[in-house]
Amino acid sequence: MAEQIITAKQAHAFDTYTIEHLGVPSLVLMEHAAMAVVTRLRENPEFDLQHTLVVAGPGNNGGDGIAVARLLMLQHVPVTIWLLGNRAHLSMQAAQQLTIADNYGIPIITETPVLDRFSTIVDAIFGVGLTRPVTGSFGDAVKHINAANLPVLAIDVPTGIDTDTGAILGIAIAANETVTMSYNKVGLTTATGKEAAGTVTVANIGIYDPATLTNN
Ligand SMILES: NC(=O)C1=CN([C@@H]2O[C@H](COP(=O)(O)OP(=O)(O)OC[C@H]3O[C@@H](n4cnc5c(N)ncnc54)[C@H](O)[C@@H]3O)[C@@H](O)[C@H]2O)[C@@H](O)CC1
Ligand SMILES: [K+]
Repeated sequence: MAEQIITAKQAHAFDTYTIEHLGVPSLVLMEHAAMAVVTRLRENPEFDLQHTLVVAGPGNNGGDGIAVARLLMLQHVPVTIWLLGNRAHLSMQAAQQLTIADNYGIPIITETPVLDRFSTIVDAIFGVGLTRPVTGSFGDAVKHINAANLPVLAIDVPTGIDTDTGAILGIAIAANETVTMSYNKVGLTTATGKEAAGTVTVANIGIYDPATLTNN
């Protein structure tokens, strides 16, 4: 069967279906997403895990990234979280992940760091929830990351890439690999999206298109 490639709207609809109808808690999906990312960080030799910087945005993409930081820390892999945006405006799951990370004592910074002390960057700024051009402090962070020339793993969609068209909305992360959740995304198959994404790995984290479930 041909690979199913989906839009942002479908990604949200399938997430909602999996959470509300299949009953898989959102945080469980997030944990699976984070585990898939850690697996690729360890498998892909481009990623040097001497000191990983997870750059987290305010939504669930950021939540995935914060969970990645926790899993790395539990594996004794040095990791720091760079939190972008206002802490008071995090999604519920991102806020929960941040509280847990804080409780584990994972370093969380909010100021722009010097990047030469890091060896790999995880882009968890925006995923399929990107709705407008990346500007302001988010745009500055993307510029700073791209200028560092470090290996980057993007979670779900590289920040700044339109999930549906692959167009760059303002500025986009240039990743070595993108681990995208459950289904490939249309935007990652177009020229600009492909270039920003690097190698695309589809991780099956249990999110389902209801049309593909035969026993339901
Ligand atoms: N539990 C879940 O629902 C799951 C979520 N997942 C992850 O969650 C992501 C989707 O999460 P969200 O829907 O929260 O979306 P995002 O985390 O992509 O971003 C949404 C947030 O960013 C803001 N935003 C959008 N564009 C902006 C811009 N240009 N400048 C400033 N703020 C901007 C929105 O207002 C919203 O607060 C996926 O890409 C995936 O990584 C996956 O882990 C699967 C499970
Ligand atoms: K991302």
